[in-house]
Amino acid sequence: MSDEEQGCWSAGSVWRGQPLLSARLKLRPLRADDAPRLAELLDDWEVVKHTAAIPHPYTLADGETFVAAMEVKRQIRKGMALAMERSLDGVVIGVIGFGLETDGTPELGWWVGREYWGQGYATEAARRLVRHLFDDLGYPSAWAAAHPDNSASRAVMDKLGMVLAKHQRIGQPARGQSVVMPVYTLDAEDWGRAHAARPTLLVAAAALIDVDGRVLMATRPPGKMMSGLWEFPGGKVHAGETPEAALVRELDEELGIDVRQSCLAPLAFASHDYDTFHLLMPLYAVRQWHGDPVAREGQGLKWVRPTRMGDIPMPPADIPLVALLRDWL
Ligand SMILES: Nc1nc2c([nH]c(=O)n2[C@@H]2O[C@H](COP(=O)(O)OP(=O)(O)OP(=O)(O)O)[C@@H](O)[C@H]2O)c(=O)[nH]1
Repeated sequence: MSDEEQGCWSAGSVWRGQPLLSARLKLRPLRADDAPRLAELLDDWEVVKHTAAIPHPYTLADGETFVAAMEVKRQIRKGMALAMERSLDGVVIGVIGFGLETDGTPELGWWVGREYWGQGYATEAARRLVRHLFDDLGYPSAWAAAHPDNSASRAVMDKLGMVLAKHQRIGQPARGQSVVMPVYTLDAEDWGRAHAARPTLLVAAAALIDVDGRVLMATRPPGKMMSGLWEFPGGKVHAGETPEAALVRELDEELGIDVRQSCLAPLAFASHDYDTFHLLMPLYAVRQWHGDPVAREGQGLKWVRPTRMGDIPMPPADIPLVALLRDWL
């Protein structure tokens, strides 16, 4: 039996092509078939004007050349470009990556297609990549430079906890010029201290199981983090509440069903490190309740066979629970 079948997992690494999951994104190495999408998103002066090496106008051939060059870099472990693929719909919205050219310290870089600005995607991707670079790959620091007019990138660096180290003249070969830019650095120890201060969130969730062995899944409502992804009904455990009492309350509030605490059978738990909190989520199996579940909070609802759960986009914390449910039901 493989490690994975026995419940073990290895950290893996982007060097080996392993994707990184964040709340809403899958970060995975660029592929040849991403080139048309890169050409679509990057043929936009507003997106590329502050970058150093992205040509303008940008053609399909530019996309193909870039993807091929980054694949060589990944193989010789000199750098990496990861597509930011939205888990909800598989749409590529931008690219994040790092290079090791200067002194072996990762230099971070990213861009996001204009349609997707202002939604926190760059910060989410950068947080996830930095965690991988420090926690899994063991780099002691990382750095990034931002064009002086690029306030959006500087805001991302601030949120990551990067600090201004110096100003340096940096070439922008695609613009035929060089610019004095602020250079920001992030120290792994400082980042580790800040990351360790994130809260642990206790959330109770239910796998409601019908007579056909299907499980009720609900979409996260619009406006909430990870909206549109399919999750198990449930919610945060309030101060002074037990997880069971919280779940009875949540199932009433969200679905209008009446469940007795004695009908909640502990089944499994998710323990997942989101970048801004650690989620601990007991999952209870529920086979008996009163009332028909109705979407009281604008969420979508559907009954899903455990064998089909892998086909619907879910929060990353829930993915390990799918295999457990499949084996158990
Ligand atoms: N209920 C539920 N929450 C989940 C699942 N997976 C998962 O990562 N979570 C996370 O656990 C937290 C649940 O909190 P919640 O549903 O009570 O709260 P919320 O974010 O909707 O906001 P709220 O404070 O307005 O209720 C969210 O951050 C949610 O993304 C799941 O399968 N079910």
